[in-house]
Amino acid sequence: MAKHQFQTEINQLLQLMIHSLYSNKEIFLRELVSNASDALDKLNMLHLTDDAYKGIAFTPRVDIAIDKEAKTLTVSDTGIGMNDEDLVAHLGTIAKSGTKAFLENLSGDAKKDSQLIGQFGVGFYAAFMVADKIEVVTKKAGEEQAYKWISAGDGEFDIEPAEKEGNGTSITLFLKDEDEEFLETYRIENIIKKYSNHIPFPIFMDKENFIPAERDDEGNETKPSSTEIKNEQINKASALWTLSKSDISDDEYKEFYSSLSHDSGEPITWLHHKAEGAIEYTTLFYIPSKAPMDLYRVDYQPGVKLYINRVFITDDDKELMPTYLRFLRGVIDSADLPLNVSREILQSNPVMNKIQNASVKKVLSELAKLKKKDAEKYDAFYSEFGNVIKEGLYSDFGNREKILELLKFNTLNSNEQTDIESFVTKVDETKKEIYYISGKMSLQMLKNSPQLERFKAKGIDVLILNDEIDTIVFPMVTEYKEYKFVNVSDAQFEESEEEKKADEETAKAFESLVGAMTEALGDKVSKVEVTTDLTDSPVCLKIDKEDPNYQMAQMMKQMGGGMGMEIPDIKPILQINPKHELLEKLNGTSDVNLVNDAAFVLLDQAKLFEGAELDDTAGFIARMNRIMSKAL
Ligand SMILES: Nc1ncnc2c1ncn2[C@@H]1O[C@H](COP(=O)(O)OP(=O)(O)OP(=O)(O)O)[C@@H](O)[C@H]1O
Repeated sequence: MAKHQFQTEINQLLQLMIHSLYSNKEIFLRELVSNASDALDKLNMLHLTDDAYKGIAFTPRVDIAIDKEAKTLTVSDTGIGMNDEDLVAHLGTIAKSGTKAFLENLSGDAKKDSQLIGQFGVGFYAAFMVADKIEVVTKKAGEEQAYKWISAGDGEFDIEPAEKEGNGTSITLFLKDEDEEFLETYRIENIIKKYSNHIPFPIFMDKENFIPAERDDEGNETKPSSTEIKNEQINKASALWTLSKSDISDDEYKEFYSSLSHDSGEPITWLHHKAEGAIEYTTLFYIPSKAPMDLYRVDYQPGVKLYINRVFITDDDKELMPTYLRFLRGVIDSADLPLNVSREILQSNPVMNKIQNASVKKVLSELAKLKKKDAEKYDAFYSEFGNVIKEGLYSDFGNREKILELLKFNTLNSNEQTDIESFVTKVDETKKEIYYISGKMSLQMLKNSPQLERFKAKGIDVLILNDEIDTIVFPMVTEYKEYKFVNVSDAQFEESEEEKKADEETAKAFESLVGAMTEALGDKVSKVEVTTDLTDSPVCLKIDKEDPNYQMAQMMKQMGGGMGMEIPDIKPILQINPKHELLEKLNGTSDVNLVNDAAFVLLDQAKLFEGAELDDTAGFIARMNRIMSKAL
């Protein structure tokens, strides 16, 4: 017998289970049956596609056996099975990033953690909620030796050689005294019907049928009542997505979702679509109500399973759906793909590409419908996944317009969010420009940016994009229909001849102040210039897009961060507002030291407005204090 230690994370998970954080213990059975179904799926595929498995009989079934005396519940399958190495790898360590992310998120607060765990599938280990010992006897398809895995969930497990007829896995739970309810057939049957009715394989169980007493005409008992034990199939075993929509109740859709996603919450909505015509396929997609733990991890677990004519092919292919739709859970099934597809072939397979493209369009159009029809549900979806959808703006050029239409925008002139379709109804039809400002800071702070003052003065509305992802994707969005996206700092408004003349005169009047400030600031700025764009603020910063350093930095960012080279420092232009009292006064002073101090303080305040940090806080304070003492 070989003793093994569980990986630390598993011990953590087990502790959580055993202390019964789960309010919903019965889901352990869903997890075991779903593993059995996965094991049958895997063997089914190999059986059909790999010559080495052709000789193995495939009689897919799951059996549940109850032994009331021994207080055991056994779930067996005729699936792929495991050898000793698999047992150590799969029932001793956690490979899935989602599980790790889940464990990292635990707070130690039992109540919060139990809510977290409710959103999350914990797989096989859930069985330790109801069992104080588990025995797994398993034989891998195509191998001779069977193995037994035993653990009391106390940090270690044993593996020893065992005897077993046929391939597959048999998992026996030695139930805790307080969990004897799971020895009742009706209870088990109900749980199976609730969560596993639509796994595509039959589940059998011995059922006790009550046979009433037989009586003669006078009512005398001729044969006493009895119970008959019959082994019966207790689930429908019809892959849910193959049924027609009208035959599926909402509850059945939700239950299938929970068996597919292991999420104990309900989906926000689902889209079930059967395409008929040149290519036939069925898709059933769910939108979860909570983002999966690993949504923002590179090694996230994709949630869409591919079936070819009901034969499971993969649940681990990130290319099945674009990454910006990675929150979807569901199934794609088509009879028009070759069964023995390899992953590489799959990606370049024209049928698969058509299914993918059509599925993406379908999901986007269903989301658009939801947005129009059910604002509450759409808001729930958007607050969880809105930022993920935005990733599609740079990764899915073909659907950019549709993705833009799904987004909700804050705008300068309103406290309510709007969408792009209504926003463009208000833009100047002669210019057809959509102005936006982006920056990772609070909404209010961005709305207060000096860059927006000329828009405020003219009453022009602007999209306020204050999420981090906005600053990455929107510079790449150039248009929506016939409208152009224009960053506020690049917006240009026509001036009349008189206005131009007046501007020139003002610039002249400020020439010497501009010269003095430029000299004071030295290489902190690329230049100081007079602007007529500001109304309330004395100064603001502008980036010169023609600056070679700026262009270099953009190029390096696009190439993925500069590859070890230092990204060049971009010096901003400091714009000053000649109509502001402060600048007017500064223009009239002959106090060189004051101009010097004011130049730095003004530059720093412009930086603060941009949400940037000051390079020299002590210097800033010293200068402020000098200016204040002069004023007192
Ligand atoms: N009945 C079984 N037959 C064959 N392998 C199994 C069986 N049950 C579990 N396994 C193996 O053990 C692994 C771990 O199972 P576990 O339920 O913990 O996680 P999972 O099934 O990968 O994830 P999840 O349950 O969240 O989908 C499985 O991925 C599978 O490789």
